[in-house]
Amino acid sequence: MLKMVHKITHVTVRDVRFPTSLEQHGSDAMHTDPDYSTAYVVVHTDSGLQGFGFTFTLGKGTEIVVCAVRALAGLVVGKSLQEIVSDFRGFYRLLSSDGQMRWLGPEKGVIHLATAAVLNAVWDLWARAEGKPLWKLLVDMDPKQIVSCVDFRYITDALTEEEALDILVKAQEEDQMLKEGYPAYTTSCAWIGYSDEQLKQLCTDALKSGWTKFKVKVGADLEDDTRRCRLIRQMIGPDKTLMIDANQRWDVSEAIGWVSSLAEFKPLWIEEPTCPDDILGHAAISKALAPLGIGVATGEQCQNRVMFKQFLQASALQFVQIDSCRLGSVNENLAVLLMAHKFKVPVCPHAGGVGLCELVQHLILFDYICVSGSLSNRMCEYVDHLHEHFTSPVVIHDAHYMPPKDPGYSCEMLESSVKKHQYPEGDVWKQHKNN
Ligand SMILES: C[C@H](O)[C@@H](O)[C@@H](O)[C@H](O)C(=O)O
Ligand SMILES: [Mg+2]
Repeated sequence: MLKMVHKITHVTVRDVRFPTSLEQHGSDAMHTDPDYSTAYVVVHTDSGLQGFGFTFTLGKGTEIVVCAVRALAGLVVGKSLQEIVSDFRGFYRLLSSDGQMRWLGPEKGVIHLATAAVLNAVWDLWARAEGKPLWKLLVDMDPKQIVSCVDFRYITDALTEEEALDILVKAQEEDQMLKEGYPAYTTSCAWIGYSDEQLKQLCTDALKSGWTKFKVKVGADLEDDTRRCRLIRQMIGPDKTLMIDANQRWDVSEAIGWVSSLAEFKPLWIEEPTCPDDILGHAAISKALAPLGIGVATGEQCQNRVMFKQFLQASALQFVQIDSCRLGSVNENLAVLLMAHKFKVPVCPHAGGVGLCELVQHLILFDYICVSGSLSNRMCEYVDHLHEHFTSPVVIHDAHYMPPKDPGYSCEMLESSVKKHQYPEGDVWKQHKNN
């Protein structure tokens, strides 16, 4: 029970962009000039406690999400944290099912990204009010309360509340996580816009720092992909893990052909081979690539729990990539973690963006401690960009995420960074315009 009510007095949102495209950080076959950005939300309360949250976007798209957050803010102001968490499922529905705004989604696209930003801030507020990091708030929670945060509408044919309760065991392996952390892989050596020289240097450095699992961007040009995959496989040797990511570049048959040509490099998975909405297409690709020992991974642009349900029902993916900012915050991610467990598919969260590593580490720690209890075929993505702008940046030790200790959901950014990168008035953008 919360000691104070924490009534929400107002919500602020800012457009914060980092010019990552200048150096091709984050580039892939479809997003060739990504400026990693956030619609950055602060929920203010009468007690003075604040909750910080955001959703991840790219450059120009941010201003649209900012508008959507402003539209949702009216549903939040005046509510108290106590009221919200005593019926979090109801509050999730209030935001996702507003009679007028749901027309924009429902539960997908810009309005859902905005919902994620607002709810992430509310979860941050809750964890701060309890004085715990978010993963620990979840781990300590009664399973009944966890389940009461999830909206089961549209997924009861795959997972009922009773089944969810049965899955949730009480914290078992917390000590192991505190000691060793959660295993990670890196995407930062091989963005598509990086030169071979850069790739070699970054891979050498990563190997020295203890990384054993690497993701390479593919999909624009088969010759380039073959050369880059060969290079990285030679550098890491036969025993380390390689994954490839096409960011939705291909049609179904093209995907099967292209990935078959890269099979000699033994990728564990092909990520986002085709349109993220094409469940049956992913199923066909999964079936065709299974004999080659290559799985299909997807989720960073999977719209909601209903899509994940169908991907699981259709055996269309072998790795579930939850996203802390694409789905409706912790509430909807809990639904997906529980469904993935029921369907026995490992979860490997997506974190390629600004702040996604900070957030998703909480979810995967909870998954290990209270849901899956397994590390088999599981790892959390890591990218080596922009952590310096957060007040509680991730701690990586020997290629593992070390459990965060500070209260909250690790969403808070340094005020100086926000000011500097706010679009268009921040110094970084004024400078950029003058060049
Ligand atoms: C534009 C972004 O950097 C994406 O390329 C990135 O999220 C990527 O798909 C990933 O898996 O990390
Ligand atoms: Mg990806």
